[in-house]
Amino acid sequence: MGYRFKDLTAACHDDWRAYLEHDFVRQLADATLEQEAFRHYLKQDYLFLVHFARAYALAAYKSRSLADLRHAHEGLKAILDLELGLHVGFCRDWGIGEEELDGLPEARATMAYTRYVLDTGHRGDLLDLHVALAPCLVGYGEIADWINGRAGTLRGDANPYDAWIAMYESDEFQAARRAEEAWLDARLAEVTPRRFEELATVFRDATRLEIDFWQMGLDCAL
Ligand SMILES: Cc1ncc(CO)c(N)n1
Repeated sequence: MGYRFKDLTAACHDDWRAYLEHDFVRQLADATLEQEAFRHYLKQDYLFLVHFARAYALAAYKSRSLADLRHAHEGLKAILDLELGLHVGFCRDWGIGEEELDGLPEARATMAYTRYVLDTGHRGDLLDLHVALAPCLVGYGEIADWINGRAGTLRGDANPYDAWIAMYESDEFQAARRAEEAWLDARLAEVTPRRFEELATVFRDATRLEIDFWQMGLDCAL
């Protein structure tokens, strides 16, 4: 007992690294990613973020204490005000207008991941739901760190994807990531080994669906 967030990533170490260090991320960091792949990813990520915001709203609904309600509200605000706001702006910069966003077809990888998170939240309790959400918020924060720590990464005008990296390394996003990790650390400290195994399965499945999401971007798949 006495688990922490880090124990979830350690329990699916290979999948976690495959997610953080996916070819999509490497190519984005090196500025070798095809622009079509990035555009496809941006469109699907818009759909993803809408469902992700709904999942935080579900976390608010499932909260039993004021502290949990506030935490869910902070997560929802990070998605709605910070990420989605910037995202719509990125899409515009990449030639994808708001009407196009409204009528997008949803890729199977987007459906699989978002509906998995929502189903896990409906079926389980608040901790299941936050564990299913953790690869998103914590993962993208860690991806920004990984990108900045490697030798081949190009930043600034040399990289057309620089603004994307800047969003995930920003103080606001990193603060939301740390709040999520701290919340999970506090909850995981109290779970039994058997419950931890269940949660580790949810975390690994969500991580595998994140890997598929990157791959969908690279393949421009629907
Ligand atoms: C697929 C995916 N996972 C995580 C994030 C970060 O919130 C995102 N924008 N998209």
